[in-house]
Amino acid sequence: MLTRRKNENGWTSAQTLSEALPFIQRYADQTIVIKFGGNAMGSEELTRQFANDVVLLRQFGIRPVIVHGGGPQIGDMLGRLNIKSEFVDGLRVSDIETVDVAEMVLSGAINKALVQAINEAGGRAVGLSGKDANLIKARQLREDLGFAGEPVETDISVLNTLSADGFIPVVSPISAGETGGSYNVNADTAAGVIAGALGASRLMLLTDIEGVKDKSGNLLTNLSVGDARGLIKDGTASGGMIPKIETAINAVEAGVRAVVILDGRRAHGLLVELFTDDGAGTLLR
Ligand SMILES: Nc1ncnc2c1ncn2[C@@H]1O[C@H](COP(=O)(O)OP(=O)(O)O)[C@@H](O)[C@H]1O
Ligand SMILES: CC(=O)N[C@@H](CCC(=O)OP(=O)(O)O)C(=O)O
Repeated sequence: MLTRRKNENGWTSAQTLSEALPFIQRYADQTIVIKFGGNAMGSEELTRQFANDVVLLRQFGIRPVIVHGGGPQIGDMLGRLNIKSEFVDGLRVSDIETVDVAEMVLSGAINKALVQAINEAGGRAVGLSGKDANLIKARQLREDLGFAGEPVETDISVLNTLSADGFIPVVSPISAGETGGSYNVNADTAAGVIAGALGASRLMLLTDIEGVKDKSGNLLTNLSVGDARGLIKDGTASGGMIPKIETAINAVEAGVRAVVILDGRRAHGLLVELFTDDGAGTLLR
């Protein structure tokens, strides 16, 4: 038999919901691009909670577009195949074998797992990669990085079509070369160009740290574009944080209203950031 609990939790939840109304109204019909990093998708439970939150956004009339990474998962597969891998300035040096493995892992297993998780949560997710409908064309970024690509052209019409019909696009960053082949585009970079082209109101970069930290390890809650450039220049931001901050700067300059770098390992960070007065992570605008 169903029992009805009598305690204060229900009332607190109802108050939280009620206080969310102005935020829900603010974001209705807006596009929000969410980058789900390979580290953030560390466990099945986290992925399940992420999928639930995304479906909730869609239910509120927001248009979420998901771009996923999978760096650690590519690393695992390369290890199993005895292929050595290294990063320069946060980007994977990608020879032909590496880009093949990256495509298999990102556009295959990870993309479909995320699509399935969102659909199991009640959404209608559609998986695609930068190659589908010419979403992203890429070229070589630097000779020493091989097939690590930089986006040169985007066509976001497929995303608009899917979002308008209530679907949730889930994008792998692997992109088509201008003259054929595949390029391994960093997932932050892909999310940034997509957010810029869509004129998204928010770009949320979910990662494995609370946000951007200063030299002493304190969380920086607000950054201007100028501050962000300074962090790269003086070495405060290193490794994977470099493409993340560069992405954030480019997105703001392309017209995205704000970029948030937040912890994907903590459940419901997206909801805290969007629907409460308490921001999560670092806001850059
Ligand atoms: N100033 C900084 N603030 C926060 N993290 C930083 C900073 N500089 C470097 N990092 C590193 O960047 C990492 C996030 O980048 P990355 O590992 O590529 O994440 P993801 O896989 O989510 O894209 C953090 O875990 C941290 O080790
Ligand atoms: C060129 C480059 O570095 N590509 C990345 C693509 C995946 C990615 O960005 O995943 P995360 O967001 O989980 O780090 C890579 O090969 O790891």
